[in-house]
Amino acid sequence: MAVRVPSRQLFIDGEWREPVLKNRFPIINPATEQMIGDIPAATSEDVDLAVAAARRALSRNKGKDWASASGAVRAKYLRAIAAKITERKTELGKLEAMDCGKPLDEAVWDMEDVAGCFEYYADLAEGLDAKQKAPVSLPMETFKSYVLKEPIGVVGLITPWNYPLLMATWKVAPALAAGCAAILKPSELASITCLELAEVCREVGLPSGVLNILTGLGPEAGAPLASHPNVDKIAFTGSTTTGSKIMTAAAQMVKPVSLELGGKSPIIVFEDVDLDKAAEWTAFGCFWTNGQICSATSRLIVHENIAKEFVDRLVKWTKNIKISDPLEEGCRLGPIVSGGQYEKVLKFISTAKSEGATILSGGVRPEHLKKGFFVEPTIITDVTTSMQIWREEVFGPVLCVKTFSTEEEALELANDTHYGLGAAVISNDLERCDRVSKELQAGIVWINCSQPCFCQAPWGGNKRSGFGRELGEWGLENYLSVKQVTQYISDEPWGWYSSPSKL
Ligand SMILES: NC(=O)c1ccc[n+]([C@@H]2O[C@H](COP(=O)([O-])OP(=O)(O)OC[C@H]3O[C@@H](n4cnc5c(N)ncnc54)[C@H](O)[C@@H]3O)[C@@H](O)[C@H]2O)c1
Ligand SMILES: NCCCC=O
Ligand code: NA
Repeated sequence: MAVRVPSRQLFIDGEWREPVLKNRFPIINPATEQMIGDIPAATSEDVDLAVAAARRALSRNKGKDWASASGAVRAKYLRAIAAKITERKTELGKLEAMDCGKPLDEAVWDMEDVAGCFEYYADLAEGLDAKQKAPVSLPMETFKSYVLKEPIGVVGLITPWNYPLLMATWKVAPALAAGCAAILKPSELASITCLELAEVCREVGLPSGVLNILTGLGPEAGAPLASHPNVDKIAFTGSTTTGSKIMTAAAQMVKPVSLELGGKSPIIVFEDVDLDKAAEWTAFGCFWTNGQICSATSRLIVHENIAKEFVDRLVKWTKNIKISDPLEEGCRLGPIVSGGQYEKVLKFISTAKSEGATILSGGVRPEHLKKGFFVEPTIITDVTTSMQIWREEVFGPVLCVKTFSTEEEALELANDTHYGLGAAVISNDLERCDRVSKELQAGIVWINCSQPCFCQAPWGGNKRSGFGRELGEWGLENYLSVKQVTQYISDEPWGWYSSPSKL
């Protein structure tokens, strides 16, 4: 059953505030195409207010309330947020499913991951205290040196719509653990649960200004954040095109950025596999989250000796996927997030066809669903490496297939991309899996699976998939600045210049 979408304002300085220009825009449920509420539209005026609030939060009580409080103090808030998310996980899961179209079971799983991620960074915040003043060994006995890890400052966090609250959490949790103050700008296509995070922060009494949440459009709310002179760092997840704009804006102030961008990730299936196990992982790798995963393994590279049988089996698996309103029990594939994205996905499919590829399965709206932005899981064969469908990220439930005969050829096909986010290899020969993992040009490699993701392990890409790593201890380092403190400990004068007292 659907739930009511709360009506919220922007979250600035610990309170709900109407946007300065008072604009709002509608929220559309992609399964029904109905308006289910609206969200406030922030502009640069609101960004200025939020940045000022964040700066005040950092310096309040000379930083002792947040930035230079012990990690243990900050951890208490992170744990309280995790507990509230857990308490509300079913309701939040429903809101997420209604906003971005992901199946409810996935959305609730995301909420568990959100709570787990806040808990994890609470642990790391506590651990940070013990890591302060780590000594650096020097080659001169007359000096000693240590390292302080300090929050970078005010950070701007700009996130996409495919995992609305989870992608925000991957940034908010480590930023707060590090002692930063943040401004989160979620995607205009799915912001509901991020506004609920604001309510959770209010309820747990997070000090005002530590986390500010501004919903709004990219150019109107995201761009002024990226170029703001008082924002010390931008962490961005989204498309490669927007990532490049953000990097350009940040470069003007030599502002550090971390970028988690798009992908066109391969999955290599060798001939020694259990066909059904491999087919299920291949389907999951590309059709989970309605195919809207940055790391979706959307290029299947399968050994020619099993290709026909494997693809037939895969088609059978996809025909068994329940496509429905995300809130219906057992749903495993919901709609594309918006009308605009839906049109883009269909255009990719029609271009593939016009370039000579075969739409083997899917490629259309399921017959039983008359409303909503639904596309059947789509498998495309007869693909060449110059086709758009092989080269560009679709961000929808579309898999393209090529065959190979040797390991070298498989790797060449896998690495034939400007992207470098994920990659998967499926084989019973674990030595081969290790060898192939080393050769794959990607930040994440899955062996005998595709997509499982743990907040303890690093996440991020190479090439045009971006740089920097989120999650794990790497995620915390994103928000820390390293300061060396070096002390002269000899009683002797330095003795470089002739002392005037000896004249
Ligand atoms: N690597 C990862 O971990 C990861 C995870 C999820 C999604 N993605 C990528 O995200 C993309 C899909 O998400 P999307 O459509 O929301 O991406 P997008 O780039 O359109 O938008 C992402 C965010 O950037 C904002 N934005 C847009 N223009 C901006 C500008 N000029 N300045 C500042 N902010 C701006 C948007 O409002 C949104 O909040 C896909 O390419 C996908 O691969 C990557
Ligand atoms: N499982 C989380 C994947 C995030 C990228 O889209
Ligand atoms: Na939406």
